[in-house]
Amino acid sequence: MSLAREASGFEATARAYWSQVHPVFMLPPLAASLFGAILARGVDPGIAVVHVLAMFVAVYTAHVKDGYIDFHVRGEDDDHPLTVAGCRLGLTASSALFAVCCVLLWLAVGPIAVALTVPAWIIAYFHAPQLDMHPISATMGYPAGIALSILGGYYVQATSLAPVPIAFAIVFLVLLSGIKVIDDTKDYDYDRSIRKRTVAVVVGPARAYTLAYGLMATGMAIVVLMVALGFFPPGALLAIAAFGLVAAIARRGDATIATMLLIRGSYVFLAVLVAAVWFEPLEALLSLL
Ligand SMILES: CC(C)=CCC/C(C)=C/CC/C(C)=C/COP(=O)(O)OP(=O)(O)O
Repeated sequence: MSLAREASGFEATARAYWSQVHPVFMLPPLAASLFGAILARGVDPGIAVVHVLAMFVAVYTAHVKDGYIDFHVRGEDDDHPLTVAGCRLGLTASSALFAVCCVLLWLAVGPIAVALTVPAWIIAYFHAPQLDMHPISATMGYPAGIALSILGGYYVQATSLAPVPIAFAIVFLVLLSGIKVIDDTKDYDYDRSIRKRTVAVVVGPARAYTLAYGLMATGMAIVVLMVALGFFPPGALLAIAAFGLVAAIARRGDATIATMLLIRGSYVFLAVLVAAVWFEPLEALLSLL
């Protein structure tokens, strides 16, 4: 039974499975889980690793299933490195590993930790062919996974939830939904030709752009509100400044350049938020005055 389409043998098979690791999409959920842990303070490294691994295999599951459906079932993609059997084995292995992580989280933390972790796999597994058929679930699936990574990463450390991680989860849900709308605008012609109902296909590229930047601005407004209410550290405003600068430049580019810039801008946004929560730089500065 061949698992890789191009060639057989251990090395070719390993390369085919490795090709389903997409760092641009897989690093953010891992960073989001760790961000949740940082928000909880007092990090247990073992539990953090189990939750990060669960998020990694959830996104891996999504990519293998999406590739399988798009190439082997729908015939939309030109190529895919895994055979049908290879996809099924990959899905079984990644889902089994996810289940092991859930058992460990149940034993180490409890059932609520699992209840906050399992939806990530559900969103991932059912992304294709179910959730990617509707503009809202196609847009919000990945951002919802990131939001769950923050909440789960926090919960497994703190064994409770609090307004701060919930607010950060909402900020990333809204912000990343905006970026995904721009990302889908880039594939407007192709998606329309295969009747894929992304937001851009449903409302048209111009309105999709307006909606996308509106969502990003809403995400930033929530951060300002949370700083004003004293829930987020004032340094979070620096994250808005950094992302706002990137978004302003992205607005001038086409959808491909804008997506590339905005994804990187969201990394910078997260990095500055981590620094703001961890070091509280503005508080340190103000205390010197
Ligand atoms: C933990 C976590 C973050 C979970 C979320 C998992 C999730 C829903 C990932 C989606 C990844 C994926 C296959 C994107 C392709 O989207 P597409 O259908 O727009 O792209 P396509 O045109 O290549 O099929």
